[in-house]
Amino acid sequence: MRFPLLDIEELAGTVHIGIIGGSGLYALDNLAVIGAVYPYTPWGHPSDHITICATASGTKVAFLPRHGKGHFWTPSEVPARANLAALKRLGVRAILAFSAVGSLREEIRPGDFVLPEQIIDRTKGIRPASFFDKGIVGHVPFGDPAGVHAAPARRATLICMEGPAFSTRAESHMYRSWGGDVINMSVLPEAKLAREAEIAYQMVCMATDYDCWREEHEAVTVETVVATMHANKDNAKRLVEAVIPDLEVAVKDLEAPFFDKIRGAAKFAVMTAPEKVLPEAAERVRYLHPQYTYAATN
Ligand SMILES: CSC[C@H]1O[C@H](OP(=O)(O)O)[C@H](O)[C@@H]1O
Ligand SMILES: Nc1ncnc2[nH]cnc12
Repeated sequence: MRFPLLDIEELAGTVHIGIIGGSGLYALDNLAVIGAVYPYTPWGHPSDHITICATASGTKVAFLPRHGKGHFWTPSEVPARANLAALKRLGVRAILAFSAVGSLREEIRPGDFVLPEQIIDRTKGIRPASFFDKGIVGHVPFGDPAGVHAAPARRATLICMEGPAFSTRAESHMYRSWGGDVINMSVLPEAKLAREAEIAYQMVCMATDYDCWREEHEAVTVETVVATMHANKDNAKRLVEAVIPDLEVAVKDLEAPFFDKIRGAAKFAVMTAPEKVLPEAAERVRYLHPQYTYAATN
């Protein structure tokens, strides 16, 4: 079902919470829907229409299915820059991003949720991974990719592989030896772009399988992932309902400690001398950060 199409510029700056749905989570039907946006950003259109919902207390929440509703973008093709740019333009300050992941640890069982704090990049350099390019050079800090520390717990590391084929058993063993706890194909460049957009970002990993490191078991298949995700998606929706009240409070004040890791990340990232920033590059980045002056001609 399609909802009334709204103009992103009329909503700009008013939607502070963003939810990205992954494999198996293509709608958030437990929130009231106001309408949808499908903007053309300097990086093209997002994966699909972004649904604008309202919580019980009236806070607006943006929901975007990463692979499109119907799952038509491969993990390598997801237009991540357009996705993050559109969410930023709406005013999103914090994102909860859901993902179906393989477990690399016995104790992380299919059905478990994991909030990873670290990422190891095994993508192959074929995904555009920055807003700063073609006439403007910028490097944001990314030592703490989750941005906000979760409650004290064992710190989980997420491996992001290119795909689309799943890993070999040798790779799966190697990732375990590197300290990987869970694996997907989606957290990058999404998490890096969120940092460049100065949006707090936390991926919620939903374990669907044990990948292929358990020699005596069958290797992961899409069937296994879909079956577990199907059973899991109501838990994902319940989690959104449970955290929204805290998120509503957290996103109110950009000066609060919640935003310490990301505040000013893009302001101080740019290396290019103002007179050398290409006007078209400055114009693109202005869509995200109208308050920063990167170019001499701004
Ligand atoms: C369907 S199995 C592989 C696929 O599932 C995950 O997608 P998402 O992170 O969007 O839930 C994984 O990253 C792969 O893209
Ligand atoms: N085993 C796996 N490897 C990569 N991505 C996944 N998504 C779900 N399970 C996965």
